[in-house]
Amino acid sequence: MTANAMVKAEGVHKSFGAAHILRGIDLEVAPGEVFCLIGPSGSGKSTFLRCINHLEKINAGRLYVDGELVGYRQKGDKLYELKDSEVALKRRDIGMVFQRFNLFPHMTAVENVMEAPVQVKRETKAVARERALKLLDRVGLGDRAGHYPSQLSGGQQQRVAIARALAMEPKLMLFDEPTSALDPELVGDVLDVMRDLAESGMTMVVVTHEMGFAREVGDSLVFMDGGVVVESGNPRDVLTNPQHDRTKAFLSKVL
Ligand SMILES: Nc1ncnc2c1ncn2[C@@H]1O[C@H](COP(=O)(O)OP(=O)(O)OP(=O)(O)O)[C@@H](O)[C@H]1O
Repeated sequence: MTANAMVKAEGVHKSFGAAHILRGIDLEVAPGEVFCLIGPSGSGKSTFLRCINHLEKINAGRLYVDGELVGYRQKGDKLYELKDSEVALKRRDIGMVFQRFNLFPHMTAVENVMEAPVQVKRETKAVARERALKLLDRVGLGDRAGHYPSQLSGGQQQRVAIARALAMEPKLMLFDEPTSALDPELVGDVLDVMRDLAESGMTMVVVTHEMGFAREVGDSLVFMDGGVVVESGNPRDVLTNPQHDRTKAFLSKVL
């Protein structure tokens, strides 16, 4: 393994009952990289993200985040499953942004962003609020801090969700189709925030249908189909000159 990989998957398998969804995923995400995952619906992209973030347990293979096995502690040759409290600690380092923003409806934007640092990290409200306001400013919502989710557009809510994930100061951000639930005119603002985050050096794994974003911002791109990595490489190369028939067939439908 590359010593400093932020995410490393070696032969990762995941099944739900008889449904074998991930069928041996091998990939590596370097620190500071924007790593895009594309592929048809049902190919296992979300499942893979959820495995990275401890929301699903893999059935076989090895998955590492920042050099540490996901879900297990290694002692000598033996592996011990992490306790829930240990998993919770690991998950603090990983921010996740979903297709649906799932903000707390009864809390304002700034309260949503402060919530985890206060509840999970036991920060004082004053410290958490100050950071939350800075983050809202960073995502272009400095003037919306006191608004409730119902008073914000979908794109604004998604930017609050990104600020909320950043409030825990993660070392890795996972994005699961963050713009696919948005009206087209709201997509650009969210992608701009993600571009800004990429430029700041954040390591990002992004499941996306936004091929323009993958091409312009992505450092690496993986095309997944049927639970395997079919093709990977520089996004510009894969998107303009795909080598595999399955990649070509997929891209002919989405580009
Ligand atoms: N908890 C679960 N139990 C059973 N099946 C599941 C579960 N989670 C996912 N699946 C199945 O795994 C397959 C892959 O789903 P996944 O959401 O990972 O695909 P995807 O590539 O992200 O697709 P999409 O682009 O539509 O989000 C689907 O057939 C889905 O029904």
